[in-house]
Amino acid sequence: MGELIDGQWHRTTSAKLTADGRLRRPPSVYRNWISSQADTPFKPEAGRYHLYVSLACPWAHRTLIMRSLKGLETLIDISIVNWLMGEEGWTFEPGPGVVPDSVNGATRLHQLYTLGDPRATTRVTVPVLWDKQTRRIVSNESAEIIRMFNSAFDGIGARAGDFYPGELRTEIDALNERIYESLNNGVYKAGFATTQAAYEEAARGVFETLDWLEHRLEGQAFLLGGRMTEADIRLFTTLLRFDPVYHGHFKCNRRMIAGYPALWDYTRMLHQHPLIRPTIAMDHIKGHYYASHPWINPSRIVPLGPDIDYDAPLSGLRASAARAA
Ligand SMILES: N[C@@H](CCC(=O)N[C@@H](CS)C(=O)NCC(=O)O)C(=O)O
Repeated sequence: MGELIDGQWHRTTSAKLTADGRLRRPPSVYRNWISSQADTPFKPEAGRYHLYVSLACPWAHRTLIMRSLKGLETLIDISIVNWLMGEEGWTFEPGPGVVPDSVNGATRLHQLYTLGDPRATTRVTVPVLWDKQTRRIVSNESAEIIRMFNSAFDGIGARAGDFYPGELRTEIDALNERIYESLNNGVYKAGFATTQAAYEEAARGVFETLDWLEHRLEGQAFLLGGRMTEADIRLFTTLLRFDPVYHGHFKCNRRMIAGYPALWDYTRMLHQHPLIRPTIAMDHIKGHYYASHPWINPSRIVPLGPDIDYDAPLSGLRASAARAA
């Protein structure tokens, strides 16, 4: 692992990730927006933008799911990093599922950051949305990339569908905030904690939120009722990784998702969705976490289990929601 300081790559240790035993996640640095408004240099155009992702990363996975749901494959192409994040950070070392950087020929993701900004001082994260025209990063914040994908390309051939509808925005924002703090990022806070107190605080928050979500999903197919929204996409990428990775590697092991009837049914429904399933690569997910954090798993051994049947049939409620989707 490492970071860019004034355009130079510096290797860093895991100690840089925490302060006072607690995970610190620095805010994303590149925060431009694609829109057709007159005052933005980033207009929606077919073939202009390129998305760099890791199939392992839950934040990058959000952007891949939105790209698929909105049918943006022909408008925005992608590169996929190797699942191992080592001393050079994310790389395009050949490996199963790796798609090299056809746009800039980078072999390391940090080269892309300095190409757009030669004096960059930042962590080098996925996802990255790149503009081929101005040759710089539009955004490296997944929450904002999915909002752009949801609507910015609607006038130039995106598939219909609104996952952030006006009338639900306040509720979606509130759900996102709670789920981000205590669950999406909460599992990382538990896994990267270096004191017992920081770990317990984060792990308790994870399971409080899972209990609350279980209750919410008992009588409705999706978080907001009968339709899929952005909040579901953001929750799903964490639930998918929970039993195979966070339960063991991040010590979030009070319960498994498979032990919560509604959450488990909901996770399978989204996994089985024909536009979401092709975005899932469990070999990248397990390989990345267990091998890229040697201070948590020094042997880098990837466990075989747990055996999980994501194709098991859905409940009546979610079977009909899936048919309607
Ligand atoms: N806020 C960012 C976070 C992205 C992020 O932290 N990605 C991780 C992979 S899961 C990463 O690239 N980490 C590399 C690093 O921190 O050095 C987003 O949601 O887009």
